[in-house]
Amino acid sequence: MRESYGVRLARVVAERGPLCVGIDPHPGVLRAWGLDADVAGLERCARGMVEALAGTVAVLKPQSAFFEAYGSAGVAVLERTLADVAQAGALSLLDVKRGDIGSTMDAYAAAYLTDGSPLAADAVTLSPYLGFGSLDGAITAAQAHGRGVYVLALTSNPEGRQVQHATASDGRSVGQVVVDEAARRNAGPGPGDVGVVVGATIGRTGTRFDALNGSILAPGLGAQGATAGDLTDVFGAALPLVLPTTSREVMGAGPDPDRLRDAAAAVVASVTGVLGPR
Ligand SMILES: O=c1ccn([C@@H]2O[C@H](COP(=O)(O)O)[C@@H](O)[C@H]2O)c(=O)[nH]1
Repeated sequence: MRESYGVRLARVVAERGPLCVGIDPHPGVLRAWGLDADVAGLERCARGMVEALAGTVAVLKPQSAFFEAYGSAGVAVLERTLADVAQAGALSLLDVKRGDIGSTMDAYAAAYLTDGSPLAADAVTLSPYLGFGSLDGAITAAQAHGRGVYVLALTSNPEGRQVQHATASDGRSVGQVVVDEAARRNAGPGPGDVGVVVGATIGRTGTRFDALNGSILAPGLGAQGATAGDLTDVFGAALPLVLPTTSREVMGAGPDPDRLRDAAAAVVASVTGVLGPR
C-alpha cells in the first residue's frame, strides 16, 4: 500500500527542496518556446517541462485549464503529462479547483484521486465554497489511495478577498474557517493529507496555521509579484509547512532544459533562505 501523501511529500521536499513548479502552457509561453499554440505545441511544452524538471523538483503542478482548452486532445496530453511525472519521481499536483455537492464530488474523486484513472494525480486542488463538508468524500478517497488535496483558503488573486477575508458568523474569517476545517481532518500523528492554498501575495492577515499539520501551497511568487521575502509576513511561524509554487517564473526560462533547471534551482535557493532546510 502507498504511504500517505503527507509522508511522501515530506520525503521528496527533504530530498529536493521546498518547491512546486506549475506547468501552465499559456499560448504566449508556447510561442516564446518557439512552438505553435496547438496540441502538438502543448505536448512539447508540458512534457518538456516534466523531462527537464521531474528529476530534481519536488512537485509539478499542471494547470488543467490550459490542457482543457484544446478539448479531448488536450486532456489526453494532460494524461500523458501526469504519467510522465509519476515515472520520473516527482509528485504531481493537478490544479483543477473542483468543488461540488458530495455525490458529484465522488465522481471527481474517481477521476482525479483513484488508482487506475488516467487523470489520477498525487494531489489535487479543491474549492470549499459548497461547504467544506462537501469535500469529505474526496478527502476519504484521496487518503485511501495515498493521495492528498489542497483546499483553497486565501487565494493569491486580489478578487479573493471579497469572499475569503469576509467574516463568518462566529467572527473568524472565511479563510480561517477553511484552515481550521483542514486542521480537523489532519488531527493525529504524522503530517496530514489535507493541505490549504494561501497566496504569497496576501500580506499579514493574522490567519493562524498552528493546528494545521498539513502542507500550505503558496502561489504568487514571480509573475504575480510576491517574493521569497514576503513569505515571512504571510506565514510567520508556519513557514516550515509552506510549499511555494511558481509557474511563469520558471517556464520563462524554457525551452532549454538546463536553463529550466537553473531557474527552478534559483527559486529553491531563494525560498530555502527564508523557509530554512527541511
Ligand atoms: O490562489 C491561487 C491558486 C492557484 N493559482 C494557480 O497557480 C498558477 C500561478 O501561475 P504563475 O505563473 O506562477 O502566476 C496558476 O495556474 C494559477 O491558476 C494561483 O495563482 N493562485
